[in-house]
Amino acid sequence: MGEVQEPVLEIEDLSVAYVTNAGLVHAVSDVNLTVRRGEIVGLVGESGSGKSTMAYAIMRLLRGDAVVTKGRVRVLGQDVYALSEKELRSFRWSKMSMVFQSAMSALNPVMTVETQIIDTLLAHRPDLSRAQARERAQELLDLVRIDRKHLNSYPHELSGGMRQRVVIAIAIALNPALVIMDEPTTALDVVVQRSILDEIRRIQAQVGFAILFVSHDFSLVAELASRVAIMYAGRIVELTPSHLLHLSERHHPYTEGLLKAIPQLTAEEVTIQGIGGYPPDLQDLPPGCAFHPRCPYAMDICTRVRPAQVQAGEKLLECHLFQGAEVNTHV
Ligand SMILES: Nc1ncnc2c1ncn2[C@@H]1O[C@H](COP(=O)(O)OP(=O)(O)OP(=O)(O)O)[C@@H](O)[C@H]1O
Repeated sequence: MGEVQEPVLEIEDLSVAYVTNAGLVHAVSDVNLTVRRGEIVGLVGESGSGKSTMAYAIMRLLRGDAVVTKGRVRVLGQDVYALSEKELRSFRWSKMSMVFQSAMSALNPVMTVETQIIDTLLAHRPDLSRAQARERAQELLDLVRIDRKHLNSYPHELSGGMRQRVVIAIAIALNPALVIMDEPTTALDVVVQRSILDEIRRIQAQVGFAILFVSHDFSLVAELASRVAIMYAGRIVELTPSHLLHLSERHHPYTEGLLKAIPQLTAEEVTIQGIGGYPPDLQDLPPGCAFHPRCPYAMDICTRVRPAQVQAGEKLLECHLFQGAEVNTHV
């Protein structure tokens, strides 16, 4: 690895809850995470673990019923929650942007590709002439490898994969330092999914923005990202370099469960071992470690005391099995 790059995203002690009639749903709890310039970090976890809530919280796009109860989000050193609404509008897309799961809902069905890209550019860069914006729109289509003739196409005239490429082109139009991708390939079939991933990797290497890549697909994230954050019940229970993500390494028992759940192809059969039990109720989290009711290694202390974050080699973990490893003070 080369020199350490400056952080583009710093999440400190972030907690987010949804306010419901039945009480608070603790969707994200005490999250710490740093993403550095040009880095790809994956965020994985089962459905409902809080991944999307975290992504929206970073973008300050949470809906009205969600509140940041604690912590801070900084992008390029700027506290995202300290910006005025006006400042936020120009900060989004120019410094940080997001690729959503559904390209169809991200694109305007009654506007051509060219108009959508140009409008995004001009909304943030009023200094650009229309001709300059058009030129940039062409460059962006070249970058995502879509024929320029599609500048005049409407979203419904494009395939799902092409639409997602257009969404990526719009997300990177203003050269943001950070792009959050929330399940960007989930709606696509496996072959198209693969080509979009290759495309993301290629463009990222060429342009150099950092990516926080959110997905429930563990093997896909491990392949794309250099580090992976594993989320369970709103907490990052493990943060590990992806090259260490295999069963011969010691992991958080939840990570171990996810690794065992990846289909293993042997000569005779495909074996999958799921994780028993269900994720906890986020309104009524179990005491101690939230994973203890499902954990095959649970000890008495796990039912009572929430584990502190510890550093074990290159990994950060929240698990009593690793207590005694060096206590982490810096993420
Ligand atoms: N508006 C809401 N009101 C109450 N609870 C909510 C609301 N939106 C989400 N939640 C809850 O917050 C938790 C985290 O949801 P979130 O969508 O962030 O998880 P996720 O890991 O992204 O899941 P998925 O992969 O299914 O999108 C879930 O338990 C969900 O039920």
